[in-house]
Amino acid sequence: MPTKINNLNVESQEVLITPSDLHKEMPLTLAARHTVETGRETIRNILDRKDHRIFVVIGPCSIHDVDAALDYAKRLKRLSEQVSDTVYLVMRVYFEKPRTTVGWKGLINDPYMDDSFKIQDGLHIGRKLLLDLAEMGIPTSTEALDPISPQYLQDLISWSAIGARTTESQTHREMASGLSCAVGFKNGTDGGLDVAVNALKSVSSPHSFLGINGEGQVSIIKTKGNGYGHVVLRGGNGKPNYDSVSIAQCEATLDKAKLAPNIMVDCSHANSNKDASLQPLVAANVVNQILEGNQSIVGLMIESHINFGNQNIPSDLSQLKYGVSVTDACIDWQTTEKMILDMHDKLKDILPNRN
Ligand SMILES: O=C[C@H](O)[C@H](O)COP(=O)(O)O
Ligand SMILES: C=C(OP(=O)(O)O)C(=O)O
Repeated sequence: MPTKINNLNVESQEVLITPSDLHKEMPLTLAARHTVETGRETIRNILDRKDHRIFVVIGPCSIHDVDAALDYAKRLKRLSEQVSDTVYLVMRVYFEKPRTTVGWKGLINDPYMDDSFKIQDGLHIGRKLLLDLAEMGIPTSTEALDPISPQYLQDLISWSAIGARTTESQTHREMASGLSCAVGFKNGTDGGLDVAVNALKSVSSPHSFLGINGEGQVSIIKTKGNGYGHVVLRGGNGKPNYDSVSIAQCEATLDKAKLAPNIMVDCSHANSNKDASLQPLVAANVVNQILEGNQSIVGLMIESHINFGNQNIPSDLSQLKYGVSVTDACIDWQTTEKMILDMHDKLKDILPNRN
């Protein structure tokens, strides 16, 4: 009897609903389609300088509680209306978390946060939330981490990130080259910009790679290349990179590589030394750079939730604190509102005359 040669480390396999069946169960409504089309177009126009505003990707580090996400979204919608002439708000709806080692990998992977890994439920819950948000008129963003999940969810997304841990990955560059929205590439976790610049060169090119189609069949995916890649500065190696010198260095690097001078600053992660309460200071610094004539900063990212901080996932989930992140710490709603209103007040006169 020959010994087993395959799947030695695989415990089980389970066939999932196909992307097209999930779409049939939860189709894109007209109102949702309008939100996504408007969201994507607005961001493209900001990157092309046809729209004078800046866009701000803002919201929880990760979504674990759909009710809290909807509560946050209602607040964001009201705030959005107050600042929409200057700042275009895009909600962070992050379902897939890249972990430095191990940990909860997000709502799609483990929606009940109990290691039951009900991915089929995660896809349903995630799509339903994205649909509800799109119907409310809220443009959404996510981290495109898993190369299969875009088939299920990306029709509802207006902006995507490729994270610091995957910017150098060919798989993620290939995937991003086929995404229908603009994509921000983070600098590496060590603060290095080269990986993001190389990613931008790669993502704008056509690629052919293995993927799945709507019917779930393994397919050769041929992409045309995505012309709307840009860099996201998030700091690294214990050092921030949002200061005017780092921004000037980034501009020079983009110029040398003949890439569009489009920079987003992530106010969180290493740019705030992982201290969420420092995010308003980072944002204020970036806003001042724009006031002083910077032309390349087109967007910001902010990790914000209803309540401040973060919490470990308790074994008894009834102990979870409402509206508090279970991944990175976030600023609370009051601080969020003040930060965005301040940004609006400072930028409202200058942005229309920026370029
Ligand atoms: O933004 C989220 C986190 O910084 C990222 O997922 C890494 O988290 P970890 O270092 O806690 O695993
Ligand atoms: C994981 C994230 O960021 P980074 O890739 O910069 O660590 C994030 O924005 O959720």
